Amino acid sequence: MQEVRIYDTTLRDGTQAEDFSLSLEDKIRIALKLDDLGIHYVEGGWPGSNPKDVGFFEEIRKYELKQTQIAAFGATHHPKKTAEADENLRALLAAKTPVVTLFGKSWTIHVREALHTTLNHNLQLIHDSLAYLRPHVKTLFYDAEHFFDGFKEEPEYALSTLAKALEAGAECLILCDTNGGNLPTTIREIMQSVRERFPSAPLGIHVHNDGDLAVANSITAVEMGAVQVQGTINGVGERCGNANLCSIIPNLCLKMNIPCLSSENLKKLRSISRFVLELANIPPSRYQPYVGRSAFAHKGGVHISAVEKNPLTYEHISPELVGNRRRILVSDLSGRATIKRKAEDYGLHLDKSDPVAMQVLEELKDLENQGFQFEAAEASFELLVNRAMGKSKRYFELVGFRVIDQKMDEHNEPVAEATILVKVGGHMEHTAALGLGPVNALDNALRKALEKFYPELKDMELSDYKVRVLPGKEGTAARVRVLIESHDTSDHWGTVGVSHDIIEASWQALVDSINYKMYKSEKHHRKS
Ligand SMILES: CC(=O)SCCNC(=O)CCNC(=O)[C@H](O)C(C)(C)COP(=O)(O)OP(=O)(O)OC[C@H]1O[C@@H](n2cnc3c(N)ncnc32)[C@H](O)[C@@H]1OP(=O)(O)O
Ligand SMILES: CC(=O)C(=O)O
Repeated sequence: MQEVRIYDTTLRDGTQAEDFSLSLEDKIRIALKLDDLGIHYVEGGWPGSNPKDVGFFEEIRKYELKQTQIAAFGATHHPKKTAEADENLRALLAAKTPVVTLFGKSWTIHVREALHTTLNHNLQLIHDSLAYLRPHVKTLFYDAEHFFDGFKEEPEYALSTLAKALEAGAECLILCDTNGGNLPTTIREIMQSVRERFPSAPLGIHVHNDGDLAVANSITAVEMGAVQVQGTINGVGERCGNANLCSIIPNLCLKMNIPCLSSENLKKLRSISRFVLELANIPPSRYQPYVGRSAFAHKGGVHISAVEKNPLTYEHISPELVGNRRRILVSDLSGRATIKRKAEDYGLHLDKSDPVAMQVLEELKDLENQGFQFEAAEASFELLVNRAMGKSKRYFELVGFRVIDQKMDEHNEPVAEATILVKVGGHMEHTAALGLGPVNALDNALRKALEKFYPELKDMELSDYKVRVLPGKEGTAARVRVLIESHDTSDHWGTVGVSHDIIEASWQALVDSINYKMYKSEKHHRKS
């Protein structure tokens, strides 16, 4: 079986992405996670570039890595210097890594216009730089920058750069689609020519995603015999990114039967994808294949009904294999199978043929038609199912509220104040509170009224509040949908409200949120 080694460049090429930067501490933490994941090589940075990368190589030496070898990255020596006098090459050696990866030019326009030198001199740069490093480095890789574009322009020249790299001791020739614009057919044809010229040289692949084909091109290269695949976690990288290892790795392991990671480690893929984004402060894309939140989320009623019978009907792999999970979404595209399944998730038994299932489905579709949306507001839906099954409890009743938003002059912010009258059991409770805006004032007043009866509300907070104007022609009289996300020490939940009146829509979502918290606490107490 073909052995493929994974080379991660999140810490180097990944950080060339716009808005993706990592501190030295972040880089160390990611390198340790990649080691834990079982990645074979981790490129830590370019030591000739900046002090952070130099610091990374100093720091990572203090750790005993289990599975990963750290690589330092750099260019062939400057055309106006010798290898011995080149600071970049010296910095590479000073990084003291087991692996050094050097990139050199393959494309004649790059040699002439970017390097400003002759084709022969470039061949010498490649040879001399690698030969200088060779005696001091355990493993030496050569990244042939722009190899595919260079080959298309002048095949013989591109091949001669590889010959120089091999002659100087490079152990793997990594063919790069640096501009990321080639098609899998081109990758296939050119790799075939390289293979014919260098039958026994180990080949690798490093591609960018400008044609949205980086994963396909990497897979094609493996089909053509590549034994090393370079890429980044979540595909971050220069311009449109690098080849996404979060897709390549499961494709290799699960579709091509090339076990580049153990199946135990494969289950960590989703969590490492999240971890890297979290450190870089980038929101995850829910639609990312394999690891995204929606990668195994089923919404269409037909899909859900079939997936309930056999997940293979609408899933290409089992989500647990990559540490993900199946999700069933409720919406106006649902059928009774969805209602049954959701009720089960909530610990309730509801047959598909039970008239209540039909009633919930009709209510759901009617509410969605009015503008409600339950995909991000499942707590509201759970309360709805409980109500329909006659299992809901009223924790309080509203007698009335009033919200005043008073702006005293042009220069000062308005002051919001809410008063509220609620009935809890036999007690009438009347409170008032100020807030940063009318919804906050209402929230404060309601909590003030309820907390003495339900102290557990103190550990609940609203974490997000979103208002969406629903399509229509009413201008400021349009209906709005309010989505509230709340959390306590153990959970997050979403609730929804819809009205022409933004305060009323917020009130509905707020009340659901508080009711859900109370209902959840009771459920918890019943269990324990
Ligand atoms: C395909 C890739 O992703 S390669 C990696 C790209 N990553 C980066 O560039 C990030 C790190 N880079 C840096 O920190 C800086 O660019 C440095 C420290 C490497 C160089 O900085 P400077 O010396 O100020 O040069 P500058 O960035 O302006 O230009 C790059 C120089 O490298 C030269 N160069 C580019 N590729 C090569 C190569 N393969 N071999 C030798 N020299 C090269 C260019 O010709 C240019 O030289 P010039 O200044 O004589 O024109
Ligand atoms: C080496 C590299 O990063 C590239 O060619 O894209």
